[in-house]
This record gives sequence, structure tokens and C-alpha cells, in this order.
Amino acid sequence: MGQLASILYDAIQNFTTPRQAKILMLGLDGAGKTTLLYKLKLNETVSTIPTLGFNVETVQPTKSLSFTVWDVGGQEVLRPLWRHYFQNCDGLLYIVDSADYKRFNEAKEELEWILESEDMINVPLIVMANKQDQPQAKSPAEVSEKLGLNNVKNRDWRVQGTCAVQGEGVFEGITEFSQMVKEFMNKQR
Ligand SMILES: Nc1nc2c(ncn2[C@@H]2O[C@H](COP(=O)(O)OP(=O)(O)OP(=O)(O)O)[C@@H](O)[C@H]2O)c(=O)[nH]1
Ligand SMILES: [Mg+2]
Repeated sequence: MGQLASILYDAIQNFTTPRQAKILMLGLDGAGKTTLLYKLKLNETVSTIPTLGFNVETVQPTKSLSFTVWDVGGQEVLRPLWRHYFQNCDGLLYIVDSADYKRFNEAKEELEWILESEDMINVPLIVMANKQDQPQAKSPAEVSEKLGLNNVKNRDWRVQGTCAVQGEGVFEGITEFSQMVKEFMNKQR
């Protein structure tokens, strides 16, 4: 009887309490990570300054899943610190400034070493091809090509065009991403 009660309790908990996922938000400095985080959290456009440490916020993309999103500063001197956030990560949000095509290669190289890390094996990836409002912005397909995403193996990935300032694409991307994260977490059990 005790065991049945416990099973029922777990079932009710699963139904009522959203599961927690740890989401890491990375990308070069100025890509729009902090802007995107607060668009997600508050549906507001905040004015940002370069992040020197990290911001962490909880957002709930769907009823059954809650994201703890870690937005870590992207300046070159801060990037060696990224790996300290890799452990137990359930999803990677990688933000790219689609208009800053001179830094696509740098964005690609940084993404490559993140994905090679043992802690990040199989972790689903969404690339936000941000700043789509900029006239010189490359399309999500072009950003995907420049980042070599077609060579990404052994993980679920997708690319989403966004404008973090206006919010275009942000919620669509996060909804898709939450599905990817859910599937990953189900496999981990
Ligand atoms: N036009 C445009 N500007 C954006 C967009 N997203 C962010 N920005 C601007 O880009 C600048 C940098 O944005 P942040 O969110 O601070 O960038 P970050 O990735 O957090 O940068 P670090 O904290 O240094 O790693 C700010 O002036 C934002 O207003 C966008 O979609 N379109
Ligand atoms: Mg920031």
C-alpha cells in the first residue's frame, strides 16, 4: 500500500511540478544573449551592458518543463570560464549575431570546442541566428552553413532566426527547443 501511495504521489508530482532543465546560453560578446534572456523572462527589451559574470533566470517554456537559463559573458577573456558551466547541462542555446559575418569563423570555432567537451555529449543545440532585423544580417540558413552545423553529429540541433529586441522568432525557437530538451531528458533517465 505504501508503495502504491508512493507511485501515485510521484505521478501527481510529475503532473503538477514542471521538470527542471539546466540550459546554457553561450555565444560571442555582443551576440544578444542577455537581451534574449530578458525577452524570454519578462517579454521586455532591457538595455544591457556587457556581462562580466553570468545572469541566471528561470523561465517556463511549457507547462511541464522549467528552464534554468545560464547566460554567461562572451568576451574573449571570459570564454575559458564557459566550461565551468557545462556539467549537467540539458540544452545549449548558442546565440550568433547574424550581421557580424566577420566573426562567423570565431563563432564557429568557439562552438566547436564546446560541442567537443565530454560534458556536452548529445546535449541538444539550438542556434539563434539573432539580429535578423539588421539589413546586412545573413539568413538562418547562411548562418547554419557558416557555422558548419551540417557536420554536427550525435545530437539534435536546429537553427532559428531571431530578433531579440523585438522578440521575433524567440518564443517559436524556445518552444521547439523545449521539445528537444524534453526528448533528451527522457533518454537520460
Ligand atoms: N538590432 C538588434 N540589436 C540587438 C539584438 N539583440 C541584441 N541586440 C543589441 O546588441 C547589443 C549586445 O546585446 P547583449 O544582449 O548585451 O549581448 P551579450 O551577448 O549578452 O553580450 P556579452 O554579455 O558581452 O556576452 C545590445 O546593444 C543589444 O541591444 C537584435 O536582435 N537586433
Ligand atoms: Mg550579456
